[in-house]
Amino acid sequence: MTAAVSAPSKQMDDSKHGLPVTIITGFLGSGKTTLLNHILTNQEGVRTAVLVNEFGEIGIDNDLLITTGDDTMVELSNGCICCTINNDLLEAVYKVLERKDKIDYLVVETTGLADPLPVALTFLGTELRDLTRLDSIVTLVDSENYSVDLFNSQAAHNQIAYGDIILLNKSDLVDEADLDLLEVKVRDIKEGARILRTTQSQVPLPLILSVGLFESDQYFESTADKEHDHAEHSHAEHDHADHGHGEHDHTDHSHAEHDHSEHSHAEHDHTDHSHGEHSHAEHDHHDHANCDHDHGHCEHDHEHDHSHSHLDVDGFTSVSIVRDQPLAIRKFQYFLDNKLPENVFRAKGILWFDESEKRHVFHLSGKRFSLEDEEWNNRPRKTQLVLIGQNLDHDALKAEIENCFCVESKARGRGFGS
Ligand SMILES: Nc1nc2c(ncn2[C@@H]2O[C@H](COP(=O)(O)OP(=O)(O)OP(=O)(O)O)[C@@H](O)[C@H]2O)c(=O)[nH]1
Repeated sequence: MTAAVSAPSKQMDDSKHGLPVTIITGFLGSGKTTLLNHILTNQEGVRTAVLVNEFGEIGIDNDLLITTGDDTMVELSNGCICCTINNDLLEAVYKVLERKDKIDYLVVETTGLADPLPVALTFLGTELRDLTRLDSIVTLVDSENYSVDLFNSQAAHNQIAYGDIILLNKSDLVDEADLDLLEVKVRDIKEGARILRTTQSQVPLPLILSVGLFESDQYFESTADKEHDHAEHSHAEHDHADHGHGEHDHTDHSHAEHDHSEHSHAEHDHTDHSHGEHSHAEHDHHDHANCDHDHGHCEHDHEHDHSHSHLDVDGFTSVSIVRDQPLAIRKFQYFLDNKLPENVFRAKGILWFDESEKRHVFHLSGKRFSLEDEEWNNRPRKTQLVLIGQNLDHDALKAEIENCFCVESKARGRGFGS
């Protein structure tokens, strides 16, 4: 089976020539960047370009991605990917296509709040159609933090509904029975998807890349249905609800098998600190002003929205802090344990602690946070932190974090005559 399942053979020929594209989607903190790193580390002999779109004003993923050679990654401007769809994404893809050193594969990571459909339509509904071949949409699911409540977000729903391959990631954090239940829920939304269980997004690459699972005609017709014919309407020729993804023969492409080496993540389960359960029940996703997810493209011109800092997608906004100053470790710990509002769903940062020589990569998803040590390796020391959640009190949150900064101890005592 190829991407052009029920399309004429000319398309099948075309599909062999276009740059293959995989879209990685999934809710906040589900493991998309981890998957990208896995791909970049293990894609032997395949030159992969990566486009990342981030929610939040500062680009942290940029620093968290393993770079394999210069210029591997073109970062999109931050913000809602719906808005960049007809401008930045298209432009970024062209930049990749125009490169002299030939790129073999393109991977696009959407923000955790993005609906993958408009991204897919960029490849299908523009002149990119002849230059690229959408191979598959891979959806990451955070098996621990997944909750039906997340589906108050249309984007979160569509991430699963449009996923060709769905990875139930973080399977190390839940037991088998919960994974079985989760799989049933996911299948309810997306019948026929290839569902795999992963830890640290470790999946054999041949299962997710160059698989030809994406069926483009399904999208054109479902979008056309919505835009031109809102009445109940069934296509005589294609039954799109029930397209069966058959098994694929992966013997003919050359992706390296993944590395099974153990990860040494310093994970901490902070279920006992003061975060309550997160509830997404309150917000009304039809009410958000930015994107019309139902139509698969941006209805508005958001030029202005990009510039103000509280971009709102499905009620989620972000607070970002960048400072050339260290945090006092105890104060930050106190903040995490006692002051972090429970409506912060996701945070990530590169942290400089006054007490430490290391560069600390900080992640929070749901109630769990982790802090990993790395070397600074000549990179300038600074503290970067993004927090994402619903109904955030931006000023209060900023003030709490500002409180955690201190004067660098090396700098202390340098003033006034010392
Ligand atoms: N325990 C556990 N942690 C994981 C797993 N996969 C990823 N993580 C951790 O989860 C956190 C979030 O992972 P990311 O890959 O940054 O998630 P993301 O989807 O890119 O996040 P956003 O960019 O915010 O949407 C990081 O601390 C990862 O190390 C897993 O399978 N098990």
